Amino acid sequence: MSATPSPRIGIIGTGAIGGFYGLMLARAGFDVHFLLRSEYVAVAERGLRLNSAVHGALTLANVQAYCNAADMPPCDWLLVGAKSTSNAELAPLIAQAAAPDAKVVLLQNGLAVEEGLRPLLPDSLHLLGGLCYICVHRAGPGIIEHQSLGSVNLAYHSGPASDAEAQLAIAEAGAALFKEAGLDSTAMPNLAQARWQKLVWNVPYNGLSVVLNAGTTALMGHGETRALILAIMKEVIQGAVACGHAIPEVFADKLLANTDRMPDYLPSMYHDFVEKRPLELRYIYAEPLAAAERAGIELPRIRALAQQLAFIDTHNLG
Ligand SMILES: NC(=O)C1=CN([C@@H]2O[C@H](COP(=O)(O)OP(=O)(O)OC[C@H]3O[C@@H](n4cnc5c(N)ncnc54)[C@H](OP(=O)(O)O)[C@@H]3O)[C@@H](O)[C@H]2O)C=CC1
Ligand SMILES: CC(C)(CO)C(=O)C(=O)O
Repeated sequence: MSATPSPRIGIIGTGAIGGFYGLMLARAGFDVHFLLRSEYVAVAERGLRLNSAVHGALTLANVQAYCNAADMPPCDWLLVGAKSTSNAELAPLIAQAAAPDAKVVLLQNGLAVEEGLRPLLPDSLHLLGGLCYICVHRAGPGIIEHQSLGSVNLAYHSGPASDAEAQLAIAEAGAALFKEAGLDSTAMPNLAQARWQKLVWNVPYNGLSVVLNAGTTALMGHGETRALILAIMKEVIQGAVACGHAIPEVFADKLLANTDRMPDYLPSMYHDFVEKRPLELRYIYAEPLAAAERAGIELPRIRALAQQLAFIDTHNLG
């Protein structure tokens, strides 16, 4: 009996998230191929370096690095680690790097990211969402700082697997890859539910870190801002519930307590603001607001935050 061949994994966008998960999978023995853009030369020459508060200092010396997706071998799993703002331009690259029945996993924050990308991908590809619970950022070309956490939850969105059992089996196969790399990973039955749940954290902290120019410790240490964070979290929960995804109100208190235990953290949107990159406003703000509106409710605090972020985004881009 022949052993099942190890799947080939492609990383589309090797930044903080793509670099972290790709490096961990490669160190676990998987055949991982990394698509890069601005950091291609640095990574091809010097490899990827991870400074992790959890796993220590790790290096991946001989990185299978590419600056052109057409040069990548056909990959069975494609992990998309680029920002959701570039998904339209990534679609043809994903199709180029994909094996015929590849599983494409969007490791991105927000709601309905898969709905945005799906029409741009071949029907033969499976599409999944991956919710990363982790604090990582880039500290230089090919250098990733990992402050805490690291789990990733996967759920099936669309593609050739039509029944719920087959879809869950694919999400479980994806979770098994991460587990083999020593990371917590769970297959979830409902992607929209999982995405709303993650937004309870990202909607307040990502946006407020930019508007108030502050990390989590300062935000949490200011009484009125802490109350605002809680109120925004509760609005996200109201939106989720209106859309049919039950999240208990105490979930917000639990997230506040978890954030108190985290090291001071600047969300990825803050780094985009500082680096003058487009902010992920469509999927973290506009899509949840639109979904809530369709379900008949208005979320005024989130709307006001999104309006301020839209102003900042417009003036921040060169
Ligand atoms: N950082 C975190 O802790 C967390 C992030 N997330 C989510 O994960 C996603 C990724 O975030 P993060 O890793 O922080 O982002 P980064 O900015 O660190 O990484 C994005 C990477 O994608 C690359 N990229 C973009 N477009 C292309 C392209 N056309 N071809 C090749 N590479 C490309 C960028 O390259 P270049 O340098 O050239 O721009 C960069 O290396 C986001 O949706 C974010 O919300 C979720 C949970 C936690
Ligand atoms: C901070 C954290 C861990 C919240 O879940 C995160 O995953 C993010 O920044 O998106």
